[in-house]
Amino acid sequence: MINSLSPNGSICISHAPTATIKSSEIQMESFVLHYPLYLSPLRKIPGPPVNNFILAHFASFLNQAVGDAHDYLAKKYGGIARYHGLFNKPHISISDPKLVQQVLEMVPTFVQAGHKLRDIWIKQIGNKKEERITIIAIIQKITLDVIGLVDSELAKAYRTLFGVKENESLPVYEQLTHEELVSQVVILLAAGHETTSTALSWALYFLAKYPDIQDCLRKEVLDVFTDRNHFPTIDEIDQLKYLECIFKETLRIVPPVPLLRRYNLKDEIMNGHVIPKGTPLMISIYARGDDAENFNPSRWLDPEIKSKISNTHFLPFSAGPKNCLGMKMAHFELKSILSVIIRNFEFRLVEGFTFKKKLSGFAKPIPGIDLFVSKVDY
Ligand code: HEM
Repeated sequence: MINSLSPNGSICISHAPTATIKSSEIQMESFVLHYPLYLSPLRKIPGPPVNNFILAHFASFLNQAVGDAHDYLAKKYGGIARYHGLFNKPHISISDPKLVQQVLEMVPTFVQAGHKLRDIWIKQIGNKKEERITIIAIIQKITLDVIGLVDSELAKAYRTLFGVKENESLPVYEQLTHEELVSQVVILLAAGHETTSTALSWALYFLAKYPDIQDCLRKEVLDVFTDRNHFPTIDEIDQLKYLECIFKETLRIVPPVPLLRRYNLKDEIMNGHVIPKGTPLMISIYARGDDAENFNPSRWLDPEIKSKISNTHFLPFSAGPKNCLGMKMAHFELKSILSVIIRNFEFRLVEGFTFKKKLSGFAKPIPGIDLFVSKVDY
């Protein structure tokens, strides 16, 4: 077994008679240690030479503070640099802002989903001028797909929170049962895709209902999306201020989760009334007020209105310690998909088509929303 180093850094094998070491074992160890330097595709990325196969760069600059070590790599080797950790394992240090975005951003996943939806509708429309499409069915599949695509991250987070080993290491009375673990996954799936598909469907409905607003949004998007295959970055999505207004206005008028429920853990006095412990306390977050039903995205640009908005006035993601965990994801998912879709299609109401808002659970349109969809040919 490999367990020590000779003074010159080469590998010594000890504590085992030479005769008992299989040559395949030596070959394997040699392969593991040499692969990163001579065969791995990462070997071409610039980085400092390795002089010690076991400690690798822990024998040199990795002994410094983390910030200093990575600063050294960035200055000497640029925005992407290779270094080696224990047992010669290659690591990549990333400091190029574009690459940082590529690693940390979920936006490409959402844009990809937008492109997928676009391709499906382009196929459906074919050579026709326009096509009547029931939009929510496919949008639901796309948002479920997104959960699947970001699943690796979610799954990691999930495993960290509820991982079987971690769960098993807890005292029995604190462990989650198998059913509880399964229900957490179901909550995550439902919370993560029913909400976004509902919001996206309502946004398209409002844009079809108000063609001027739709044109205005498309004009803003076209300034950034130079061609139909444009793959926007997070900064470009952030730049679209009218899109942000449409996102907020849709959630204001039709919050996908319209009712919040809490139970008081002890008797409370509210406005002079005694509320016994355990009473269901329901908070409706539907918009209220004179102008509440009007779809007017520009209101979000009014500085006076903006200054009055607080967590208790605009609650589509709730507030407090149990608020929505996926708020940021939903924000970029909706805006990415909507920008791709509005860049590529025009939407028009189907005269005489009616639907209802579901009264309980998620505020879905029932039986769905049919719209006329046509391609944007520029
Ligand atoms: C437009 C999209 C979305 C809206 C409007 C929304 C809204 C909400 C609301 C109102 C709550 C309830 C909080 C409370 O009871 O106080 C909630 C909880 C939650 N949301 Fe979202 N959400 C959205 C998207 C997402 C996404 C994309 C994910 C994750 C991928 C997600 C994950 C969760 C989770 C895990 C909870 C906590 C559930 C629980 O503790 O029971 N949500 N969301």
